[in-house]
Amino acid sequence: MSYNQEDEEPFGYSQMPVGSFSKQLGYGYEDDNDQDPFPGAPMSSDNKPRILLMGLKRSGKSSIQKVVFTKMSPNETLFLDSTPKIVKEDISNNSFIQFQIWDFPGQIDFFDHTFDSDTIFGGCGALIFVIDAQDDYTDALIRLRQTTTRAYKVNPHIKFEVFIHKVDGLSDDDKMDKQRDIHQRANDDLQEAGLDITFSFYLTSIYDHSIFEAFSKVVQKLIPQLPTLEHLLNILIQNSCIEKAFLFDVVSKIYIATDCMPVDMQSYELCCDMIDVVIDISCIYGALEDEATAFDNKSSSTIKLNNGTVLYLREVNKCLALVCILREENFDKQGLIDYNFHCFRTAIQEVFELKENTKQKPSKYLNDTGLSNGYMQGPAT
Ligand SMILES: Nc1nc2c(ncn2[C@@H]2O[C@H](COP(=O)(O)OP(=O)(O)OP(=O)(O)O)[C@@H](O)[C@H]2O)c(=O)[nH]1
Repeated sequence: MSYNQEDEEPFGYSQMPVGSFSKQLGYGYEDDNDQDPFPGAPMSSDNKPRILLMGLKRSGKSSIQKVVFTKMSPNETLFLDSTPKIVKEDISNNSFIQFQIWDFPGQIDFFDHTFDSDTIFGGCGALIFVIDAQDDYTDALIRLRQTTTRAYKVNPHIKFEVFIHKVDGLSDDDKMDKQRDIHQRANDDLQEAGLDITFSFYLTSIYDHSIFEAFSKVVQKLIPQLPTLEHLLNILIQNSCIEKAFLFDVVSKIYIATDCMPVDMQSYELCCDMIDVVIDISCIYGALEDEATAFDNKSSSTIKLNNGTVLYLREVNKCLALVCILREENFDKQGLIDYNFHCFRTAIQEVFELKENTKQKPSKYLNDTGLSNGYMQGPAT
């Protein structure tokens, strides 16, 4: 591991080397005919799933994009200028998660002749509509209806996601009331417009991890391999006495998959914080002069909490980390966990190689559905 002392962002988007990962796992640009980062997901013209951020002016669209993908601190967003035109951000050069985000100006006019619905909605995987929950949202709901009607006509496969945003200023009761009200009114509007759409609603704020969690769920829907990844995580936790496991994209701290146990916000926050700690410590103490990453195949960490819980992090590849939460007494069997982790890691690699190898025989880790066939070891009884 190393950290170039001249770099201001040791692990930021600008320096993160990911090219080798894509090639190794067949997840990116092997050759000109293979530019499909999420095989099967809806693609834009340049073959990357596109996520649109829409909503009224000052609802928080640019802040969300900056906080999640450029590590801007939430307080700095107070000084963001209004977005005058569509800003297209390419996430693909920086992380395992490869897509484009289009941040729209709040005052966009659908009836303007320059607004090309076919191009904008045609290659779109997900449309995130941001509603400012601290403001009157009547106009926002009207705009949501206009937007979805227009988008659905062009592309009925878009996933419609509604972020009820800026909930940091609201009490728990208020949050629930607003969510219920927005949910009800948005769905009534859909029925009235005769649209066969299902909205997913999220309560979000840039001042806590809720925005990362919501974005994780949006991104997961664009990963066709998700059921396989979840199945592998389930096998891993069942055979290793692990309580919860997340597969993280290390740069964005978006989790691309987790097991079937419910996600509680506190566990997710703990795992995010662990990634920060590992990267920070690596940057300070793991530096070698001729390398440029703070996260490599030796990256691993164990943190014991004073409530009898252990957090265990292992590198899966250049962009992904597995972070597990387990009881301290179950960590006695670390050899078993490490063995199972090794099987899991191999299976993950094979999931992403599968596209390349569809004509080849399935290997010992994967059966013909692409799922691990139980080579992981369970604890001795
Ligand atoms: N309290 C709170 N304020 C937020 C949150 N997210 C964004 N803001 C604030 O909302 C204001 C507007 O944010 P922007 O990101 O510029 O909004 P926008 O939707 O991109 O605005 P336009 O570009 O004009 O469409 C800023 O002052 C942000 O600091 C949040 O989660 N909570």
